[in-house]
Amino acid sequence: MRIDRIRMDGMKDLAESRRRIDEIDARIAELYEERLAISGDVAEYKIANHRPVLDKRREEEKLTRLEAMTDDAFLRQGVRELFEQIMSVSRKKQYRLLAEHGMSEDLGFYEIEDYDFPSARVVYQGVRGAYSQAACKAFFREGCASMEPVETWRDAMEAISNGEADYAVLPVENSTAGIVTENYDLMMEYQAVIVGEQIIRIDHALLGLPGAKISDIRRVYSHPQALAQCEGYLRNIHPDFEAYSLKNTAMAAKKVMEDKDPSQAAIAGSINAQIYGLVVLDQAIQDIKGNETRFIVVSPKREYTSGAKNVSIAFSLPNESGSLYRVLSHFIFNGLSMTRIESRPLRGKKWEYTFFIDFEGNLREEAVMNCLQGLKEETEEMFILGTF
Ligand SMILES: C=C(O[C@@H]1C=C(C(=O)O)C=C[C@H]1O)C(=O)O
Repeated sequence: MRIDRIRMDGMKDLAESRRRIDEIDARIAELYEERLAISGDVAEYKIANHRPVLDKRREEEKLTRLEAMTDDAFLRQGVRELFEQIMSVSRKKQYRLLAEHGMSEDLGFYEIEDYDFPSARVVYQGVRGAYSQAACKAFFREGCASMEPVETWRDAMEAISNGEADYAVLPVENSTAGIVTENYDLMMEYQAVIVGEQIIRIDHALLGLPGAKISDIRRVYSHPQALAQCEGYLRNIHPDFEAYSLKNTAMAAKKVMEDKDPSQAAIAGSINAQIYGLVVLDQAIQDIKGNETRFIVVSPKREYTSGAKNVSIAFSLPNESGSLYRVLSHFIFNGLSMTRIESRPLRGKKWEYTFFIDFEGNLREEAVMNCLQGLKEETEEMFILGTF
């Protein structure tokens, strides 16, 4: 006997049940259309009276009232979820109407034809030969007015905010080690604007004095992070090397050049060989190949160009169930594709977070503006970190 033919007493016919569901859905759709149109009337009122779209109290009262219509716990939860969605779409319609009336909130960004990179003064953290300098060179490959090292990431931010420099280049993420948390925090503190990003392949090389051979080497110098990334190489291939930590990789190269001792080597980017007159004794010696770091180029000016393809934002949310889910609905509803999401603790607020999201788009696009409008109203604070 075929299972789908089983029909017990009292069981309703599938086709009949579905026909009734279709009927109900048609009624819901009709009522929904009517409801959305009235939501449009509410938007007109809000536009005329400069009222915000979101009215949390009204929404909560409505949900409570609707829940009270049934004693069944499952139904109550279902009604809440259904009406949360209905009201969320109703708000999204209102944001669109606001935008159509030119009432969108000013995001404080202005479009420019192009950046003036040739006359830009650029700063990076470290010393010459640092990976940050390689990132600068790759990003400003058409040239810039100056490219100077500063001691710390904070110094780089200070330089652009006090006008000593136009752009700072900072690492934000390594493909092996993850995000550089400090620079996310500095971005928020200084309210800097991302104008571009540059991914640099991080290949560590073993550098020695000209004429030195690998068999001469006894001591290696580098930054602890680089030594850690080459730990397997040092342990398995050169267990006889003694490793010493220095403040950065380029400094290690400088030391090897200055000491003129052929038994010393540095672990650093191969670019340091040219800078410090050394030779590459071994290439790409880090344990994980394809190691890359992403840098951002930041400016104090709230500018973007028409060619921008990414928007980077940060916002904080109340510590409530579903708050992130509700915010993300704006990306889905407006058909925007998110490329990154990170979170960092909100300073001074235990277990509350700032979220960092990158998505594809440009501030000129309607979908982007509608999404940002919703986020601006429905998050505690929202910052556009750049569009590049
Ligand atoms: C429609 C309104 O705007 C928003 C949407 C609501 C809804 O769809 O019921 C309720 C409150 C507001 O957040 C309104 O203010 O009444």
